[in-house]
Amino acid sequence: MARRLQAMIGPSILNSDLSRLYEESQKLLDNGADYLHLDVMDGHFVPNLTLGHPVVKCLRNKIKDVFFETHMMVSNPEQWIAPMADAGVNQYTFHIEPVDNIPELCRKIKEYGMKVGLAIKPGTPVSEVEKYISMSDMVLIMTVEPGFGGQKFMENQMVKVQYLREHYPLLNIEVDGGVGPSTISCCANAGANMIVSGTAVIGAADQAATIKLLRNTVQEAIDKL
Ligand SMILES: O=C(CO)[C@@H](O)[C@H](O)COP(=O)(O)O
Ligand SMILES: [Fe+2]
Repeated sequence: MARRLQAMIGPSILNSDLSRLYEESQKLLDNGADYLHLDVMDGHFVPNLTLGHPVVKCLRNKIKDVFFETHMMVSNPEQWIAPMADAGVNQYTFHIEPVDNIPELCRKIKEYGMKVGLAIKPGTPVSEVEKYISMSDMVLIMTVEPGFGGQKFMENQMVKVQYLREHYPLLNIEVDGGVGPSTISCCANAGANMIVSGTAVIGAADQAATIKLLRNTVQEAIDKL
């Protein structure tokens, strides 16, 4: 059977009550999340700090069979490959902007048994990431400037998603930043299939209904491709 794109919702726990990281994560999973998107920031690549591999490892000890993606907003992504692999991360998504040798990094991430995600900031042209698609499992198009949750969705980034979907029909394309019920159609129609949503899901009165709405909107658009 031919491979088929799947709609997947990966909530970001960045804006949740981080003193209850496990409970908040488990709640998201119980409410239908397909994977967890863990935002790692180093206070250098972005002007904020979040969590690192020790916290990811503790979370993994409590949540065994769920796909963990770490979104590495760090200046030296090479440094954290081994610790994140050891922490039980499934996909290591890094920003290509500060990296000199992207193929080498992709190779190393795979060597450590993780999938490769390539992320670009809003100001980075899609052509910069296109060169490396064959070495990756997913491309992340940021729809806010990385660093903080709760920002406004940048609709002008959809041209990148459209371009990638048109040229790479089976590529996993993720969007991240300001995505929720009011912006999901835009992402879905452009061709994104992996959806990160932070504030909109965490703050939803009905988390399960919100996750379902996001997934159904994306799956319907994919089925029309
Ligand atoms: O990587 C980031 C921010 O840098 C994201 O994962 C956001 O934290 C998602 O949160 P919302 O924009 O959906 O609130
Ligand atoms: Fe993120």
